[in-house]
Amino acid sequence: MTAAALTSPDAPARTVSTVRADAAGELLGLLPADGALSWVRHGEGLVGWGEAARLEVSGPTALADAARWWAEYTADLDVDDEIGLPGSGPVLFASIAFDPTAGTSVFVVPEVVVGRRDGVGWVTATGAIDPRAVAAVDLPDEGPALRLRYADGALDPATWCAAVADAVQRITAGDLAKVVLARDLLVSADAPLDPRRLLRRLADRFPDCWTFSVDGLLGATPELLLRRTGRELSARVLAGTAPRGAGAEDERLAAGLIGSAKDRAEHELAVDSLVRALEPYCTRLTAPAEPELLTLANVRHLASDVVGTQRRSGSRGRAGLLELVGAVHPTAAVCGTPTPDAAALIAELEGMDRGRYAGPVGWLDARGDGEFGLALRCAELTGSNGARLFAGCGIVAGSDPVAELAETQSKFAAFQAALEG
Ligand SMILES: C=C(O[C@H]1C=CC=C(C(=O)O)[C@@H]1O)C(=O)O
Repeated sequence: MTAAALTSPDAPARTVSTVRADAAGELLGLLPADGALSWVRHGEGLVGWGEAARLEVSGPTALADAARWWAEYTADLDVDDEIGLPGSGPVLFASIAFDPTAGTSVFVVPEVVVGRRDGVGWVTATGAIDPRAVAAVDLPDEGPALRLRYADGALDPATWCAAVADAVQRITAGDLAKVVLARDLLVSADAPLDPRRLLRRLADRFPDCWTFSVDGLLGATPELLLRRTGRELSARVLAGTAPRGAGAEDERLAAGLIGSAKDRAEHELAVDSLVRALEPYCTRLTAPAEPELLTLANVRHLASDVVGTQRRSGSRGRAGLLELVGAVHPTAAVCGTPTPDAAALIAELEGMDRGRYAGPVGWLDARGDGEFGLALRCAELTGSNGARLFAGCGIVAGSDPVAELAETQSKFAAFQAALEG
């Protein structure tokens, strides 16, 4: 493992207890101000805090190293789990770099995890912490709205549009079929940003998205890269976006999206990339013939839910969730087609380091069950008062740079609304 740093307490707590706790309260309302970990949708999922262990890793074997580290860590634990559901017992939160070979991926084992699934609630605590003593935390009063100052990130809008135009030319010339180009937006506030408030606002506004937080990367993603429950695998692939409008205009935009040959081509490439990567691991894998519309507060997407069953035997049958995530990432929803050409064009044109934006984010447990989304509609907190927001768009032959810029603005609006309250 290159550039790896493993930290864990001098005497790691080796006892992990999960107890039933249906009345623990709203998951995001339990989080402390520091070290908030979350993966919540429709009020269910997992939140965590504290660090029983942590791994930061990068390099060509980053995900394999992390999988080995987690297997060794959990093999040593004394677990008492009265729930036995995906997400109960020991849990690892993860935020993986867009390019795990070059960027740093972060893995955190929380000291406390509170979970809810199909109405069943639980608390998992490590070491001497009493799982029955976990209680909701009162958020301090809101105070006045933050004053926010925005600044261009790596590229100003005109330069980014020129990069999109360049990408369209390369696609038209036949160099590649699709590339996803992203941009960043910097924000500084006149007072500290409270991640708990941001997470609650994101969850309120985007209940159909997964509200995530790992090591200062926060967002509400509509895209599920991969879920594993036993041998059952599922994913929600998104690509192809239209803005929302008012009244009849909104319906016109929805009809335009579902009927758009350009967006459907962009979507098909994303679905194909996932299916091609996952197929060798599956005995059965199905993707819908037609995408559906996913309607969010700020945008609408073309969406396809893909489901499969992992093989029972052979090396691919034994593959753990991190191996599967490594096999499917990056799909053409965040990189492009063919993948190596798109990745090279991103490096050439974007002019920024994506860090963990557009990388897999989520959790896994000691059984190998877990959920990973793509870290989209998100921001990385920078210091106490700042954040770096990210948004990207799939570029294909028919893409118009100005429309793509507007799409990034609609996507930034998800996090901006959480900042603005
Ligand atoms: C790369 C992003 O979105 C991807 C996911 C959904 C729709 C997309 C699109 O229509 O371009 C992108 O492929 C982003 O939000 O930063």
